[in-house]
Amino acid sequence: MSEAQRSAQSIFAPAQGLANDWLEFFNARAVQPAAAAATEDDVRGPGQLDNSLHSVLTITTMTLATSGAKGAAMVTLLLVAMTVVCVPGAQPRSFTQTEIAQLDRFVMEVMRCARIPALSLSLVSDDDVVYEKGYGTANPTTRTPTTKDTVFCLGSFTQSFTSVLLADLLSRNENKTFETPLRDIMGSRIHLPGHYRADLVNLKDILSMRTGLSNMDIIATAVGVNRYRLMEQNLRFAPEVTSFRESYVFNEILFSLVEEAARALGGNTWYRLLRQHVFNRLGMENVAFVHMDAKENNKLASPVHSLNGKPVQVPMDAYKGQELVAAASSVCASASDMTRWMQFILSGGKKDDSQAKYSLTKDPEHFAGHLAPRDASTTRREEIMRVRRLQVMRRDVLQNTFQPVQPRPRGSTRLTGFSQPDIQVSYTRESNRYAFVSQEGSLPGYESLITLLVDRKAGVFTAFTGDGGARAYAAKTLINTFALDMLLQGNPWVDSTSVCHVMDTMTDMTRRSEPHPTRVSAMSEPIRPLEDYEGTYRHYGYGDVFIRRNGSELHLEYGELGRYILTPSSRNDTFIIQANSGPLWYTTNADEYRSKGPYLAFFDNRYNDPERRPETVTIPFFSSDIAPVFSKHPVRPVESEQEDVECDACANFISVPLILTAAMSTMVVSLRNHCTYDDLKKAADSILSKTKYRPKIGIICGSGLGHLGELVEDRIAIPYKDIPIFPISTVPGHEGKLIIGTLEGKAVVLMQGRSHTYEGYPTQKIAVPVRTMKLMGVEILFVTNAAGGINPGYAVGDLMIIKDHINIAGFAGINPLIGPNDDRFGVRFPPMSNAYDIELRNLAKKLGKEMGFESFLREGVYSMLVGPNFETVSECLLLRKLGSDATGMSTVPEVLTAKHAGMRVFGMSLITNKVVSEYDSEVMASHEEVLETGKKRSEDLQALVSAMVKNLKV
Ligand SMILES: O=P(O)(O)O[C@H]1O[C@H](CO)[C@@H](O)[C@H]1O
Ligand SMILES: Nc1nc2[nH]cnc2c(=O)[nH]1
Repeated sequence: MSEAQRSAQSIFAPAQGLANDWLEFFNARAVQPAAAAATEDDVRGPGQLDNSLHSVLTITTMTLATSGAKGAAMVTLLLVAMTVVCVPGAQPRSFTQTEIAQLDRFVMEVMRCARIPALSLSLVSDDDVVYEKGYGTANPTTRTPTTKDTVFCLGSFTQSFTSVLLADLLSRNENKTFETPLRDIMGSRIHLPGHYRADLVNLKDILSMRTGLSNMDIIATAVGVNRYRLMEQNLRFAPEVTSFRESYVFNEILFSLVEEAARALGGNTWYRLLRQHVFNRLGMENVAFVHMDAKENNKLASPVHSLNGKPVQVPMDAYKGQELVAAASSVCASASDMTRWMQFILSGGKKDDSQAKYSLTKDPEHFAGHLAPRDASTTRREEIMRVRRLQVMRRDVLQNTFQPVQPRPRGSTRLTGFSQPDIQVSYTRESNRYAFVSQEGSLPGYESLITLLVDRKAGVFTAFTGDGGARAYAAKTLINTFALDMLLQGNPWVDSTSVCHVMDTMTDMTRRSEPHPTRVSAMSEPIRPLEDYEGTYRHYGYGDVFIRRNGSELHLEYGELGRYILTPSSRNDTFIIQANSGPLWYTTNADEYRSKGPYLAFFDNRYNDPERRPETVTIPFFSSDIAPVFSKHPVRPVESEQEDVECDACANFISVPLILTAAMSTMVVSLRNHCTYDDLKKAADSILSKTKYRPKIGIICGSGLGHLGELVEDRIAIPYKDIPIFPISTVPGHEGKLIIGTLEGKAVVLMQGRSHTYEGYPTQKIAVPVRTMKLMGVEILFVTNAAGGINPGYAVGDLMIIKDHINIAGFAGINPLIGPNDDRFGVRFPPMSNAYDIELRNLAKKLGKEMGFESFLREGVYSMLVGPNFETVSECLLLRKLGSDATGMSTVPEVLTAKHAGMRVFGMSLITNKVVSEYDSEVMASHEEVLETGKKRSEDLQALVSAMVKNLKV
């Protein structure tokens, strides 16, 4: 057993129960006879089909985009003369039992040859559901049979849903269209390479994939980039394949921007909006999201693919990187859901249904937008040329698509397509053809395809588990054409006795026509010592890859994708690369991807001189149109640990304690307590007299984060000005209201906004609301704030669980506990080593993980300076040296007061901006930026705090 196989066994622990090979796996468990046998009731007549139909559908050369976690490989399939012959003069009628048996036999034979464990199918005609059925075993462990309600993850299909959502959101918005620049919708900084791109890019450009940028979706899986970092940093280094709006270039990562735009237009997260505006309205009940709730969905078909020839269950971890490309590829649905979707699309987006009323087409122009056309022509090059000439939303294309179309004249080579981004409509070359729309999707372990005969108002959806690649494509295409042909009363050209052979032919042809980057064969010796290749190689868009020598082997590491072993090849400085271990290594090492023959090349591109060390490395197997070139970088950067920083000012510091002592010499000590125990008690009682609730949980909301107060139910709001001892907030983003009510069923008191020392209040005054809460009975205090990211590994939009703080202000004598100690609150010398409750921090981490926040959830040290100015560059560098991950102007006084009074504390910072740590940087911090980031990420912060409150046992 190879090392890879051994790791496969341990990594795929849930798959231990699986049979030894696909055949056994399949025979023993997958296709069980009539797992969900159709009854006469399942089968309805095909409705108003054209009964004079006598069609020959020839799919000739066809370009399709495959996508999903494996990325956007353009695969050209040469499918010769695959002909669907339909019987002339046929009448609409229901399927007979014999026909059902014929279809079932066909599907099961395809499943056997393509090694498909679970498959669902849905066939519609006009408003009729002709056939819905599940085959095989959805979950080999529980042996759950597949049904029409079994859920399959659909990959790229998600883009259609997102487009329809946007069509709907825009149709409700007077001022915005698909052509409004994204910057005017999102109001945020979008950095993209190339002239004008960032200024002009609009929704249409992204949905129809016309930005000309290479897809970098691998970074979502591999290096856990979050949305803010993507927008701020990675995207600006996206390789340019073509100029802006010049052609179609498959790109899923940019859907992250679409998701943000949906949020800006709809005021809620893309997930919620999609459910609310699309799925609920269409009655799509089984929908789940692959990286979020799919794993809890007991209808989910277990994803399976093969590794070293063996079937293995794909762990749900494989999909965690989907967060960033969620709007492009995360939706999972059942055949019964897709029945509704097909009916919706076939009705042109207007449909009245007994169960759901929906009309997304207030303005047809808007609906047209989601169907931004592109050419589905014979070759990608031609396609590119045509797209350049096409109007993105050409009405006639749309009309042709959604109105019955006349057959194309014989010999016409016109293939008209439209895309959102890859729904295709093709008019084929022979006579008596009809237009079809198809869209496919795939993710590791899942495949799906919809084929719609638009002018016949008929459609079929197929989804299954198992390997992707050419064979899966052949399988789904054959099932869909067979089913449609039966639906159209045809006499299918292929049957269950010939289908496996046809599938073999199609697969072989694809393999032969697939471009192979470079054929290289393994060699035993590289041309230079292995040390010459070692190092950190950096691409500012893709991140870092690390190449290390390990004995006689060379290893490459790239984020979560794990470690790869490099084997020297017959070409100088070129290695064959094979995934070997690491969290997600199997996602690039599954059999279906390996057939692509990944290789990797090192260059000293200046001279190709064997004496020189290679300076760059190219990794063509990444799913992009342009293989990224990583350049050698001197140091391996540390993500969460602190780097040693270059700091001009720091160099002059004799020692940190010395400056702090110097600072203390300026301290101003106030010996006065700003409120007596009695004042505070009176305030607490007065507040309690206004509400029936007795909160044990207190929450303080930082700059721009007060919206949490809106989630408090049955609430009263008391302006701080009406609580005489409270300091009044004077800063924008701090409402200045005390809210009392329930959050997730728990009584809470919440401060919508706080006061700061820099507003002119003595720090003891900042302690007043906390002590008042204590006297109201609060035991647990949640403190949130907006903070500047000091840790270079942090990105704007990250949420940082506060692990500890550094009270820089305290070093200068600013501490709310200074003054006479009132023992009724706490002891004179309170310990502060456990300021931030470990159990609460663990709860936040657990819930954050469950909520899919891992990629932007951090834990670190907060430092407080008094402000109100933001830090100088040297101060930032100093704070970094001191071990601070984020800095702000609040929180610490509140935490000290709460801990002194025996409360448990949970603190969280939203990284609203990155501190400026380069002396010649032109970037400047601003409170506007702080508030804007707060607006964007505050929902996630609210969701996490709410979930914590829900889980607390108080
Ligand atoms: O700490 P909060 O109140 O969230 O606010 C932070 O944001 C403000 C600066 O933009 C400062 O008040 C700083 O402390
Ligand atoms: N001190 C400080 N406070 C902040 N609050 C939000 N951002 C910042 C920052 O960069 N520095």
